[in-house]
Amino acid sequence: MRALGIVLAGGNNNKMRELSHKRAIAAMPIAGSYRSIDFVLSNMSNSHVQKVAVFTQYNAKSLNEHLNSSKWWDFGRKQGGLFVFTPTITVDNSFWYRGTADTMYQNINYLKSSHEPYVIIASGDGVYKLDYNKVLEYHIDKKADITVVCKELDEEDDTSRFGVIKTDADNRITDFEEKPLKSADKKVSIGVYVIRRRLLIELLERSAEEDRYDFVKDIVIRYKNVKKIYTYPIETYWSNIASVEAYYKTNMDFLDKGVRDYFFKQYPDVYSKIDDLPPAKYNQGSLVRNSIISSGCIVNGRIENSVIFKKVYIGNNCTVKNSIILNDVHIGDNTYIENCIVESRDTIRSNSTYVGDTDNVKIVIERNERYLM
Ligand SMILES: Nc1ncnc2c1ncn2[C@@H]1O[C@H](COP(=O)(O)OP(=O)(O)O[C@H]2O[C@H](CO)[C@@H](O)[C@H](O)[C@H]2O)[C@@H](O)[C@H]1O
Repeated sequence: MRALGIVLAGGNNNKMRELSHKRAIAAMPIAGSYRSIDFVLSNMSNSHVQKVAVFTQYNAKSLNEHLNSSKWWDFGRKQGGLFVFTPTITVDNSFWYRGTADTMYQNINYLKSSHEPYVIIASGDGVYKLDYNKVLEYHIDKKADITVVCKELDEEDDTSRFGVIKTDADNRITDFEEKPLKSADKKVSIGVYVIRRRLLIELLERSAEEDRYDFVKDIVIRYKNVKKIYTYPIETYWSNIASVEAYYKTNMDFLDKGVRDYFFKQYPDVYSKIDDLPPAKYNQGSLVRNSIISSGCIVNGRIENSVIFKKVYIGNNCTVKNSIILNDVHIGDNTYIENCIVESRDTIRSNSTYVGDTDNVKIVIERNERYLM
């Protein structure tokens, strides 16, 4: 195989608020039965990248559980596989990962002992489909040193969470500003890079010698006028889920037929870890409109424009509207929930009301003891 995959999945940020207390962002549940990291791993698998390293750090317990077998994404080949690296303190190194470049530098032996000529670096918090082979072919055609995949956002979209890029007519990067507070330019990096393995090793070693730890600031931006850094533009669906608003919107996007069909009807498929769960059950009196209801759910009340994850119980005379209910939640009778994200494994007492705003979604975290249904 021509390329090795690296998935950066160890980051944390305060834009996820309490949702990141329980899990890494890459392990955030998406569209009823997926985790965010499933999208990048499916892209790797569908692009025939057979050897993939996932670098985890922050709050990795549920992410590691999710990555318990390479078979879910079909990486279990003799010549490849899924490798999960968490930071380790050794005699030579007493630090956690200090940034994305440092993460790769601390695992440089893995890069050095691999044979693939190219590396595809991607993050675990993007929801998109992409054939990385096409990016690799483009990278080779352009004789690029680094290729950055980018997308033109809409006029009204906020770019402050992203790297904003300017290019010349040939798509070569002329300017790259990381997370500007305001920008008139809308071309942003989606955080996917292609680079020759030997060049990556050289740049990581040089950065480490200079105590520089961030791949974007200390490599892509620092070398933008010295190395040939190109963009590969995409026009298809892409969303980075790493803020509460983006997470909510991404899940709601899956209620749209076009988005749903794009991910789940059109080739290639998106893969995930399979749970053995019974089908959802709708009891007498339940009413469901435009919603995703996952396996193992039992519905008694009304659900509208919502995404309900696995093993959720919705009591009698409840209303759940424009909301996301994460897995294993028990909602007691006569409860009203609108514009909310209910944290997993929660128990909502009967007769409760939770209402958020469309542009300020409420995160519901109760720690009530589970009472008998
Ligand atoms: N110590 C660590 N160990 C392992 N993994 C770690 C890590 N620190 C961060 N990561 C992971 O690496 C990826 C990049 O994280 P960063 O925090 O560096 O940038 P961010 O995702 O905000 O923006 C980036 O992605 C957006 C697109 O989403 C671009 O626009 C922007 O230019 C780019 O910097 C994320 O998936 C994160 O989880």
